[in-house]
Amino acid sequence: MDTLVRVTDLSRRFGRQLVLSDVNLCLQKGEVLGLLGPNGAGKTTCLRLLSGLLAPTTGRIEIEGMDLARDPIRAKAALGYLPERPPVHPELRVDEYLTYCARLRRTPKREIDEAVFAAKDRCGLSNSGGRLIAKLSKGYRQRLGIAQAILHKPRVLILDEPTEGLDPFQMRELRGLIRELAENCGIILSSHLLPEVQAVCDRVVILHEGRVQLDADLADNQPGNVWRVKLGGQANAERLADLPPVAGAVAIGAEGFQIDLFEEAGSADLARAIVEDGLDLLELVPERSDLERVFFDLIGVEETT
Ligand SMILES: Nc1ncnc2c1ncn2[C@@H]1O[C@H](COP(=O)(O)OP(=O)(O)OP(=O)(O)O)[C@@H](O)[C@H]1O
Repeated sequence: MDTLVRVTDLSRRFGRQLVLSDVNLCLQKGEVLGLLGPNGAGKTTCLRLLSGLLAPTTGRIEIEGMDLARDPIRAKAALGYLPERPPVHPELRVDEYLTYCARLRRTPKREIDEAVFAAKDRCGLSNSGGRLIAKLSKGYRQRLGIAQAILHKPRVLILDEPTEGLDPFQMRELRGLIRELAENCGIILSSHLLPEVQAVCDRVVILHEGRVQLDADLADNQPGNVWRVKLGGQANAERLADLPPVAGAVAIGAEGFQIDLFEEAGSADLARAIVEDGLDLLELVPERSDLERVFFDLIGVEETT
């Protein structure tokens, strides 16, 4: 596997406040990694460290094997970065701004037009070259922010809250773009929204108070055909386990049960079997994955058991 980013024992202090502590993570080629955490968890600080804007207090960041602290120019050449607020200049037109960014990236003069054309094409801005940035919608500004980040075809793309403030339609479009871009590089993005990360990422790292709480593959984090029910009447786990669609049942709390269904069965089969058995069905919800449980526990949403 192609490891694009390797972070080892990273920490950062601001004065006496330890904002990030012992962060370890890896990014592989083709992967979209979500850095998920509530406000103030340290996501932006982590991404600023990864992009080389901020120096770590301790720890090491390698970009394609290059040490970001020792070989910053070469390592940063492999990085594209979209900060929380896209660094666009409202008084410029899209083409002017991207040309300016390409110059900052030291793109050879004869390659600038082609780089600007390709970045606009990837980000759905092909018809917007002459538009004044001040007049672009939030979604288009975000696209422009991504376009400046990919102008030099970086192998690693760092996106800080890329869909923040977008409407649902713009969000869906941007997620599609992120997935497309990941075909040629690796992407780390931050978000405080679990569904956002579930929709676009392959892997998630949950940060809380500057520490990694979970590093998990999202494909491995599907709870499967497992359901939570709340029942009235004389319910017990043995009785539930005897129902035709049920492979196993465990009691959780006073009236709650976690129920594992056979592969071919669905929630409707379970509901029918419970009611036909004479039990009162008070609640039936899909079981949360480990990821959902860790995340909701951290942000303080209580589990109903
Ligand atoms: N330059 C700075 N100087 C001092 N403290 C800072 C600085 N930057 C961040 N912090 C502090 O570090 C902590 C983490 O902030 P950070 O912006 O990294 O979190 P975040 O997870 O990105 O939050 P949000 O989702 O609200 O953007 C906060 O307590 C913040 O006040």
